[in-house]
Amino acid sequence: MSKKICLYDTTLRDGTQAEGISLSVEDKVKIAARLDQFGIDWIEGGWPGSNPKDMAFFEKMKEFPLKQAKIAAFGSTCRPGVAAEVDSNLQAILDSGAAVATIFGKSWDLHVLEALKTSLEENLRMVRDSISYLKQHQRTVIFDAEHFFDGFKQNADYAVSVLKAAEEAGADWIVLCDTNGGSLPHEVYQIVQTVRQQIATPLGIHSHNDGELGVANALAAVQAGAEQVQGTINGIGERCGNANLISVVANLQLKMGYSCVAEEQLQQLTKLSRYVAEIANMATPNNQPFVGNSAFAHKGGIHVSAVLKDPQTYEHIAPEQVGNRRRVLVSELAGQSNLLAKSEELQISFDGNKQEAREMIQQIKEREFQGYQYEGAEASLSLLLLESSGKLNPLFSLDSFKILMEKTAEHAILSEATVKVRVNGQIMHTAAEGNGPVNALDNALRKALEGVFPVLSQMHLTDYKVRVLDESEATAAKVRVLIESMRNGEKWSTVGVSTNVIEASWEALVDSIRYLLWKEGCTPQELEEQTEQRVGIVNH
Ligand SMILES: CC(=O)SCCNC(=O)CCNC(=O)[C@H](O)C(C)(C)COP(=O)(O)OP(=O)(O)OC[C@H]1O[C@@H](n2cnc3c(N)ncnc32)[C@H](O)[C@@H]1OP(=O)(O)O
Ligand SMILES: CC(=O)C(=O)O
Repeated sequence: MSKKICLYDTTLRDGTQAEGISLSVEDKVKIAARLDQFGIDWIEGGWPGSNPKDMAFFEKMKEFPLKQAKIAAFGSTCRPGVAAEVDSNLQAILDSGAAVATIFGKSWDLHVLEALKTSLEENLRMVRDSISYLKQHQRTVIFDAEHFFDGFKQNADYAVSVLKAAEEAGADWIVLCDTNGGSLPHEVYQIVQTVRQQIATPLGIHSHNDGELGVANALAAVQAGAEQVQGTINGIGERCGNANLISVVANLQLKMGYSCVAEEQLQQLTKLSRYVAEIANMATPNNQPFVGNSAFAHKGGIHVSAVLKDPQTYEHIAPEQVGNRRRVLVSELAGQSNLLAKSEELQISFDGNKQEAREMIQQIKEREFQGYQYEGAEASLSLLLLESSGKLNPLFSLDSFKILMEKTAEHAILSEATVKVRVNGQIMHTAAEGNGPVNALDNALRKALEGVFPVLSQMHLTDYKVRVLDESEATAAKVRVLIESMRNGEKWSTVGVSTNVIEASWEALVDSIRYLLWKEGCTPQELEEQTEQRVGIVNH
């Protein structure tokens, strides 16, 4: 049986020390429930002595008993010259009601002398008394030896004497912290091994990511004997963040043969990462290992050709093991393999042969040279494939559009668009206002088409991005517009390119509508019936 490594999540405490992250009590409760479901062993809820919100979280958690995880309250040792029994911070930890108390204490002499401005002996007393006091109150005590690795490098005897004080006072776990995040994996490995020979209490690791080694250092510590890893979901935390528990769990379990969570939970890793990112209102990088959108996205033609033969050729694990999925991108770097795989993924029966696929790829490369980008606009790519294989019915076409804008001293700027589109031989002529020219154009186009295609009333635009393609051309530069649309929770993206931003937007808007109509299977025959009825209604 593989050895169990315990997971200690500090997203709700160290994670909220990240710049730009602030979680409400309700957010914290939701994340705690999800971490519990995933199989995290300890969830550090916050610092009760720090602020009312953290205290409220511990109160709230009394109403939401977790299935298996334990909630830990965090704080420091007592202050210099203050007895543990009267220290307000320790009292707040006890008042939180959490069964687990995690306290950090100084283990680097520099910090004792310069930050605490006290003696080395008094610091040992603070560690000893604080832990004994919490143990007297039947708490499980986790001692975080702050700055342990830097302290050990400077004064190993003192750093270890702090751990011994914690052990003698009854700490249940001793966690070695790379607080400044500057240690290297081989240093962490050697130091943890040395400590292992002198301390019997189970060890943990808490590493920061300042040298981009938070995960590597956590893994090195485990190899050297640590049995608990502290970290945060998506690696959020003070400065450059903490060890990313997402990558820690995946590596420990899939690469190193340790056991952290049940296998079926591991398949929830991608969802967990995205859930926490959503609640924390943070954008996760596409290239985030294991769970990122691009973690198993293949772009180069050589890669795709090989992956289709055997995924191991360019994938270190199967994406499904962590709940992610393989994606094939089509771009100027693609070969015919990308195109054939993509058409299969998009469920478009592109029944051309290899030569036709190569010609199609040349067409895509030419359009990318003009400024189009299809890897971010798969709906436009689908339309291109359908069109070139003669499977796309031209359900409507543009006769003309006009846009007027008016700004007066009294009123905000107003945009009005008029469009003439031809649907089944009939001209639909409509006008609509909007809060900007693209919005007005979108409204007018839908007004013209919704009567014939009622499904369009259910779609809306969710994102609009403009990129200037060659800034040196100034106003004559081309722009690329990417539009994201949504219907019933399903999203799709389209692209338009022109030297005129309105024309590029029109192209992307039209594609977004054409894509939905194709998905809905609207055919010219249905269209004929619908337009006849509509003309009937109009003539009545
Ligand atoms: C490594 C880590 O990430 S530890 C966690 C860091 N997280 C936070 O700091 C977030 C929460 N912090 C807070 O809300 C506030 O800083 C509080 C409530 C804890 C303290 O606030 P204040 O009393 O105003 O003190 P302030 O924040 O200015 O300074 C921290 C004090 O703690 C002392 N301190 C630092 N580490 C320890 C320790 N391990 N044990 C005891 N005291 C400590 C410092 O010496 C300093 O004391 P001083 O004011 O006598 O110089
Ligand atoms: C305890 C902690 O957060 C640290 O040492 O980084």
